[in-house]
Amino acid sequence: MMEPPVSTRGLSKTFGDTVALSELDLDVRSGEIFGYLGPNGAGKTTTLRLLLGMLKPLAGKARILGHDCWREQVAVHRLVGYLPGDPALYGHLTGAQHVEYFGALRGGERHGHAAELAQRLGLDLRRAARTLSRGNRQKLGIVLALMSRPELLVLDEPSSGLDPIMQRELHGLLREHTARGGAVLLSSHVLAEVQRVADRIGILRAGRLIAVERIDELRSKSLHRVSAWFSDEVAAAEFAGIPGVRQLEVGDRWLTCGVPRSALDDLLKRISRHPVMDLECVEAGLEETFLAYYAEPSGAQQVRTDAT
Ligand SMILES: Nc1ncnc2c1ncn2[C@@H]1O[C@H](COP(=O)(O)OP(=O)(O)OP(=O)(O)O)[C@@H](O)[C@H]1O
Repeated sequence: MMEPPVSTRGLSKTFGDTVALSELDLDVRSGEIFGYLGPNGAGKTTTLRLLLGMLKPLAGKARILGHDCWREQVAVHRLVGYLPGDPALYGHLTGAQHVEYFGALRGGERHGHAAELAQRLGLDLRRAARTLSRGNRQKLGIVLALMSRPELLVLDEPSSGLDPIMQRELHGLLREHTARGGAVLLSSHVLAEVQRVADRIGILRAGRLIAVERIDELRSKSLHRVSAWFSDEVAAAEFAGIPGVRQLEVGDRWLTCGVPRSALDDLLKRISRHPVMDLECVEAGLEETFLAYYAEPSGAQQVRTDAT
């Protein structure tokens, strides 16, 4: 089988006593957008910097498009479109001059696509970088990362500073990229945003990859939040032991819980043994579903490290 565009095994990094990344095994495949999620300080940027050869790993291996990220970092830089968290721009240069400069660094005629990208993102390439707003600086960073049509895009929080319309435009560009067979590794701390564009997500917490999941699988596990109010008293024991039911709370005349679709029928049958005064059933967002599965340490039993 061909090696995936991004492949790491046992990749680890420390800064003094801080373990920034611990034994990361990660594959990002051709044709997919992989959302790399984690709270602030989880180790996302450290991972991306290791992949770009900007940091030396303490242990383990990282390969991109067949090259060792640390030993062959020049080759890796030529092949990857990288958007750092805070794009390094030259204040006095215009967008067009950045395109020329970075295009030349990447080997000449590899930026024909830039004007079209700028137009789609609504960015004026004639303006000096120092006069650009935060969102427009981000757009210029995106143009520079995508303009050479690299096979792999590595994007650190690409939507930050973009309004919802521009986020959608960016997602469209990323979809076009994967439709051509390209791959995307995209870091973010916001699941709600990543779920709109990613095919798979990986969750990093305190330097450890605790879960990898296909978005559609996560959706199929999606919880419903059920609340019921009764006109007589109910007992908690009547609702205990339904597989998959979470956060069950039962009062004298009410109950509330999170329920996967598979357990809805069982729960509703038990509820209907009592006179029901009111019932509410709403599908929880992925964020809530996700937290229910992975937030507590006990969620570790559910963790899959290689969703297929
Ligand atoms: N150059 C450095 N020197 C010392 N510690 C560092 C350095 N870079 C990162 N760290 C530490 O490593 C850990 C992981 O940081 P990292 O920046 O990779 O997290 P992150 O997931 O990208 O967070 P954020 O979303 O805030 O950017 C943190 O505890 C951070 O303080």
